[in-house]
Amino acid sequence: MDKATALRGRIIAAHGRHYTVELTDGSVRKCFPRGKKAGATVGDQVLISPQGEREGAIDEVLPRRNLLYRSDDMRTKQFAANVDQLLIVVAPEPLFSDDLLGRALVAARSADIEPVILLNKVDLQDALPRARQRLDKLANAGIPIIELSAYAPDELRAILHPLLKDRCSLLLGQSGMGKSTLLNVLVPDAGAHTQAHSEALGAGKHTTTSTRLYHLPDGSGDIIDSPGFQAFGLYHLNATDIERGFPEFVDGIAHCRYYNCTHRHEPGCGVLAALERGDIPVERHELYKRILAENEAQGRY
Ligand SMILES: Nc1nc2c(ncn2[C@@H]2O[C@H](COP(=O)(O)OP(=O)(O)OP(=O)(O)O)[C@@H](O)[C@H]2O)c(=O)[nH]1
Ligand SMILES: [Zn+2]
Repeated sequence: MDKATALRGRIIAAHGRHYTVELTDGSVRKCFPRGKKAGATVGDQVLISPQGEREGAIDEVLPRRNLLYRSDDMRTKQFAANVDQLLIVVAPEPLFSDDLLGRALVAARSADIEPVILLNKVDLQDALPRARQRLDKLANAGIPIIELSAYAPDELRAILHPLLKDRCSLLLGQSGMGKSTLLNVLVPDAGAHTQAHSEALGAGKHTTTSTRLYHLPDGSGDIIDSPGFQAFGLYHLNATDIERGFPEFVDGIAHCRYYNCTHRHEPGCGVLAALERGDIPVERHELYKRILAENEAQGRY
């Protein structure tokens, strides 16, 4: 690489084999990773060698602050790098999956990214109590939950503005939660980008097909949108990472008799004692055991 001509930029979209890189002067280029080097992701800071007027080669991915990803079976899927917070969109109708939400929270904590849950569609009054009830246990574990409706755009912007300001937020959600609707309120021209891109790929009009970073209109923050998901494997995490995903276990863990307690059947386990007392919700402990068992079945440790 010729350092003299190398330009610095940030990856703002991933399209499979190539990336869109925004340079520090605000211009964008279509860039290809050099050689077989793969693994660059949206949010990455990169050095590129310009090629012609509009293209470039990615020479180097600069060290990341963090990286959020999931792993389903043997495949890993990177969501984004260098993010300040993870916004997980859930809804009462269709009712979000407890399991998927719990997994996203584990992934966030293991990557040192602060999660915030956005409960969308609060206008659906009848379905709302059940969703709130499902979220109670997470609120008790100290995870922030914000209620909103993408159908009340002014209110939505007012609620989210302080949260999004000067930060890079990654937006994640199971399909159907209203993530695209919400994004279109925050970034009014997002739909146009998404649609043009989807059509170019021959995909459905309203399907989010790739991960993309948008600047908020008033220049007060960035938001990364990623495709909706139906699965959230965490095969890349070890037992300690998984345990960290359950903040409500912390007090119990301090009382475990064995330093390498897995909190499933060990005598003198503080987590099981807390579970017994009702201080830890059964579903959360079940999820913990499920993730651990999946990883053990994969022979990860
Ligand atoms: N009642 C109500 N419906 C909403 C709200 N936000 C979105 N919806 C509806 O929920 C449905 C799903 O919204 P989308 O924005 O397409 O959902 P998504 O999460 O992006 O789903 P994928 O595109 O599959 O990833 C649509 O019919 C929206 O109109 C809301 O605040 N209230
Ligand atoms: Zn224990």
